[in-house]
Amino acid sequence: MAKVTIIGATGRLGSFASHPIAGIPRVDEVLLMGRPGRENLLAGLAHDLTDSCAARGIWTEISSSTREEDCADSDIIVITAGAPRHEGQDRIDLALANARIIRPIAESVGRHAPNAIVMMVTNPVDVMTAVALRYSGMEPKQVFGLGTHLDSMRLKALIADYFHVHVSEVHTRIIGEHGESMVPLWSATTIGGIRISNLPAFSGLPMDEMMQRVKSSGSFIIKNNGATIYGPGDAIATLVETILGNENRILTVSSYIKSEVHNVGDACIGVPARVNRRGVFPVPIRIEESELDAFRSSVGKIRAITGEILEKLE
Ligand SMILES: NC(=O)c1ccc[n+]([C@@H]2O[C@H](COP(=O)([O-])OP(=O)(O)OC[C@H]3O[C@@H](n4cnc5c(N)ncnc54)[C@H](O)[C@@H]3O)[C@@H](O)[C@H]2O)c1
Ligand SMILES: O=C(O)C[C@H](O)C(=O)O
Repeated sequence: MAKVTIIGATGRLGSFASHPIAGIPRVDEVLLMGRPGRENLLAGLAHDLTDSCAARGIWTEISSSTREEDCADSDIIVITAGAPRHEGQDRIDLALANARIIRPIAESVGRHAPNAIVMMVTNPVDVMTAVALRYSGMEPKQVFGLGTHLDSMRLKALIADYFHVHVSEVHTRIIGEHGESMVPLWSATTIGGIRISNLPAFSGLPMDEMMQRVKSSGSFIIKNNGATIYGPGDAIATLVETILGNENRILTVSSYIKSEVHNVGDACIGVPARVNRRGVFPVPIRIEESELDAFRSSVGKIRAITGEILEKLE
């Protein structure tokens, strides 16, 4: 059984994510953490979530705290603390302000829960994953970000709709930045195990429109509904379940790569990784030349921004 801590639990995403996480059978304890001064908010949330567990007929212990040391003994720590973007902003615009929030959180997690697996969600997620890795002092396999997993799921749904097939028949992947420079791997996209380029409807596939839709999903939802909650919340829960179930699924998360993709690396970026109870393990892959050029440029962008941010934090 496992303890999952959510840091940033009073926020819109943190509070929603706690709901599916509390329902995962291998989770027996959920700790909702927030900043000092938020005790009442956290207590109210914990009470409500306890009621929800009762209504679902499950027994998960829900607690709340503003004391950093209480994250000790966590198996997984999900970090959603930090500012979200507003209409018109790019995720990268949040980098320095959120890095200043993530640094002390990462230091504290490294001190109190050095054996946990840390899932970074705060944006810009690739840069924040690098900040958490640096300041927690933990190993790369222990610290990863939600990365392009959500983008990959968004694309998967669009492809399933276009080909009129069940979403579980579609395998696709977006790698690179969780942001403008993300790279769809059309060469690795299959339906029922068949490469989509071998299917008759492929010739009409509106790839550019689909990618535009994926890239603008976050801003569309924020503009119309204030925040993205259900998509990322359930994506977070899927990852928690994958880790605790030691499932070895290949999911596209932000992990530190040295040179696993055609010798491109030295950044935390969205890549296919094997996810299990010990953490995340990037899978060395070969991709097509045009995809590689785009990935190289995405990695270059994130590496440069990460370098600037880490320098400013020193
Ligand atoms: N990677 C993804 O796919 C993805 C998806 C959705 C949201 N996000 C990101 O998650 C983050 C949270 O989004 P949200 O919609 O829940 O925002 P929110 O404003 O509703 O919540 C932010 C949370 O951060 C906490 N916080 C703010 N400043 C803090 C500080 N200085 N120290 C400690 N905690 C602090 C707040 O108390 C609150 O709990 C944002 O950065 C957002 O961009 C990422
Ligand atoms: O778009 C955002 O700012 C939130 C998140 O990264 C998302 O893609 O839903």
